[in-house]
Amino acid sequence: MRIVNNPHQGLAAGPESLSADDQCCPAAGVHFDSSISLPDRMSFIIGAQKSGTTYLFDELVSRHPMIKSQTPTGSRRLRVNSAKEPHFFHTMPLKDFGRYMKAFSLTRRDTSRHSSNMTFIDGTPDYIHIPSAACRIAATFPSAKLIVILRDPVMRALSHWNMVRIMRGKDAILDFDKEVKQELRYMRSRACSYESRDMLSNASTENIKDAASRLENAKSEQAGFASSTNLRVRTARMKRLKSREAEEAISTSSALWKKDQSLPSWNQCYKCEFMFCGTYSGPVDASAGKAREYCSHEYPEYGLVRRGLYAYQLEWWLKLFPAEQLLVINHQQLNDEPEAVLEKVITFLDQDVALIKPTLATTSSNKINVTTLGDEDVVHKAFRKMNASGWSLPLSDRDAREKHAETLSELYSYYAEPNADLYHLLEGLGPTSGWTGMFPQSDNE
Ligand SMILES: Nc1ncnc2c1ncn2[C@@H]1O[C@H](COP(=O)(O)OS(=O)(=O)O)[C@@H](OP(=O)(O)O)[C@H]1O
Repeated sequence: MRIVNNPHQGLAAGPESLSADDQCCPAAGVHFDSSISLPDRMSFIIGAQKSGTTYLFDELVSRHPMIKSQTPTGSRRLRVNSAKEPHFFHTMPLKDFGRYMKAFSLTRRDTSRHSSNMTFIDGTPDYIHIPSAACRIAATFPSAKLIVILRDPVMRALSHWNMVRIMRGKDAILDFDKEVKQELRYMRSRACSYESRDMLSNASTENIKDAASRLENAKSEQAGFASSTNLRVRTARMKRLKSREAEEAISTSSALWKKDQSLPSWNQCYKCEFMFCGTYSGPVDASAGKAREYCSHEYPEYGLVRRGLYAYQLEWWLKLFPAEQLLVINHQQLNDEPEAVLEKVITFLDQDVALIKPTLATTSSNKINVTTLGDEDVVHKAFRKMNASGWSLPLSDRDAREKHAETLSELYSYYAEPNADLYHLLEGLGPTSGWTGMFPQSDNE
C-alpha cells in the first residue's frame, strides 16, 4: 500500500487530452482524503454486464491467493453480490472513498502474504458504459488494470432483459421487442445510435416524427407563434419548419456516420452519465457548477441495446488509460476455455499462475430452477445456494428466442457495423489486447 497525497484531484489525465466539450471528468469531482492508503495493484472487471463477469470474478478471488475482493457486507440478502460489485465509481454523489478502500482491508493472513503485492479487484460490470466511472477510476487509480469481457451483444441484451424480468418482475420492463424498439427510437432521435447509414435511412420516418414533435413542442411555446390567428399560414410554416428540422436531424445523423468522419465520443452521446442519481442533491464539485445536469438521465433505463455498443465505450476508456492496461476477453472463449482465460487474466494482473488452486467441480446446483421463481425471497434464496463459480438465470420464457426471432435478427443487422468497428479497434490494440474470434452474425451460428 502507498499513501498518496491527493494526486489527481478533480480531473483525470490520460494519454490524450480531452476536448473542451468533454467536461465529464471535472463534473465527476474526485476529491479524496489525502491520508487514504491506495493499493499499488488495483484492478477492475468493468463489464460487460451479463458476460460471465460473476464467474470470472469468483474464479479469480477464490482460486488465487493474491487476488482480493472487498469483504462481503450487509444483510444476508445483500451479501450475495456485495463483494463483487461495490458500485462505487458511477454513483452520484460520490460515496465515502475511505469506506470503499476499508472494505478491501487485509486480514492477518493476507498481511503475511506481502500485502503490497496483492491485487485488489472491484467487479462492477456497469462501469464500462458510464463515462463518469472511467473518469473517476482514471483519476484515482491511473495504473489500474482493466478487464472487460464482451459477449455477443444480441444475446447479452436478451440475457439482460431476462434478468430484469426475473429479478424485478414482468412489469418492470416492456416486452423485449417493444423495449428494443423504444430504445432504438431514442438513440436515433439523438443521432447516437451508432449504426450504418442504410439502417438510418430505414429509420428516417421515426427520426422525422421525433424531430418534428420536439420542434412542435418548442415552437408552440413561443408566444408570437402561438398568437398567430391565421391557421393556414401557421400550419404551412409549421410544416416547413418540421421538414427542415427533420432534414437537419437526418443529415446530422448521416454525417456522423460517414466512416471518414469521426463519430461522436461515447461521452458526447451519453454525457457524463451517472447511475443512482436518486439522492443527489447538488454539485459535488463547486468548480464544476453544473454537475447536477449531468446526473439526470432520460435514456431508457435498462439500455439493452446501448450497452452492447462496446467499441464506443472502450474508445472512451482508451482516452483515459493506455492500451496496455486493458485486457479484452471474448465471452465465447471464457465459455470454451475457462482455464486458459483464467491464466490469461492472472498473467495480465502480474500474478503467478503457478499459485492457481485447482478448480472446484461445478454442480448442476449453480443453475436456478426458474419454475420456482416469482417471489423475490425465492430468487435470493436461490442465489445464496450458488457455489462460487458463477450463476445463470435460464430464460424465464423458454421459447423467448423463437418468440423474439424477428427482433433478434434485426439486432444482428443493427450490430453488424458497431461490431466491425469493435474488431477494428481491437485489431489496432495488437495481440496483447486478449481478444480472440468474433461474435456470431445470426442466432443460427
Ligand atoms: N464460464 C462461463 N462462460 C460463459 N458464460 C458464463 C459462464 N458462467 C456464467 N456465464 C453466463 O454469464 C451470464 C451472467 O453474466 P454476469 O455474471 O456478467 O451477469 S451480471 O452482469 O453480473 O448480472 C449468464 O448468462 P445467461 O445464462 O445467458 O443469462 C451465465 O450463464
